[in-house]
Amino acid sequence: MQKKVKPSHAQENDGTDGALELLGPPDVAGYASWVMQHPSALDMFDSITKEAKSKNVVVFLDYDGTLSPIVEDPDKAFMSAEMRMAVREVAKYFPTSIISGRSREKVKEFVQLSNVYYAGSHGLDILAPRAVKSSDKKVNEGAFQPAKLYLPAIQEITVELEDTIREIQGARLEDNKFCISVHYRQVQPKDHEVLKERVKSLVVNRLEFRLTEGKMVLEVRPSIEWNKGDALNFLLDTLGFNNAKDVLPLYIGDDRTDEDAFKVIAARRVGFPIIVSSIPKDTIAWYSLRDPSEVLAFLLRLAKWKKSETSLNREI
Ligand SMILES: O=P(O)(O)OC[C@H]1O[C@H](O[C@H]2O[C@H](CO)[C@@H](O)[C@H](O)[C@H]2O)[C@H](O)[C@@H](O)[C@@H]1O
Repeated sequence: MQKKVKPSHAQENDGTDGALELLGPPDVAGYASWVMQHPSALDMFDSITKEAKSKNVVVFLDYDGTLSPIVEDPDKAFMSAEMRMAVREVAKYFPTSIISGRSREKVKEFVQLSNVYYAGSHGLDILAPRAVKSSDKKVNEGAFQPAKLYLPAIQEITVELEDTIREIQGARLEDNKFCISVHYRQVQPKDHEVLKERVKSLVVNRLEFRLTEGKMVLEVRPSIEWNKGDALNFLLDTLGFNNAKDVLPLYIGDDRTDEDAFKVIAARRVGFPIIVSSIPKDTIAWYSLRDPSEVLAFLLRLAKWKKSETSLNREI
């Protein structure tokens, strides 16, 4: 599907911080009209596959809120066995990468699949596919880590962040290697602003860092120009697809940092940027899925479609 790129309001706060998603449709006002702007990828499945026929679909998946449901405890955001099987199936037929805000090691531990590529820390840590053509030799020598020089500074700011949030009950840090998440899902609502203010004032004084916001989480990351969209381009490139005309990147994600990847696909004007949301929200994505259970249904259908296409082609 070719679409006009609409202005992104992706960084605006939707005011829900993910909390309202628990309500789910049809209780959420405005969902029906929002979904007309961002049609369900399940309803659009036939037109998606019609476009994908005889093209190279390359799949990119976010982790939290996409492959696993949002839960209180970030250490318990497990992926279901069904979802794992679906991703494994998809990866049999399409090059598949998972691009997460988590550390690469952590997301691999959750996903436990060997036929997908992993990018952690919002794309700041990519284990590039082996045996791919690339002009840059370094790419094939191990992980691509453009913020490696920041590691000592990240250790320093982690200590400062620990100090800053110590007295705020329920606040917790998560070490995502090249970024640090400050979680406040388990903090009393009355303390949310205090926490945000403290973290913001600490980061504002450190030019090496910038702050992004996710679902009840602040993400402290190196202030280099690199995001999930760059990671998508990098992976397309190392997989040998970036200059190919018949490539359709498909990206499924639920959070604000995923908007950077949607933006890259929107700029290419071909592909499938799919937002996971059960509430209306500002997004540049063209399609939607309500929640991880719909992601599961979509992935299973995608793999099944490609399998039947492949066997049909063999018979001809
Ligand atoms: O890019 P992602 O893979 O979506 O990572 C974004 C953040 O995801 C995780 O936090 C979110 O999920 C948690 C578990 O469901 C939830 O408790 C938290 O409130 C959400 O923000 C992860 O723990 C963070 O480090 C990532 O930044």
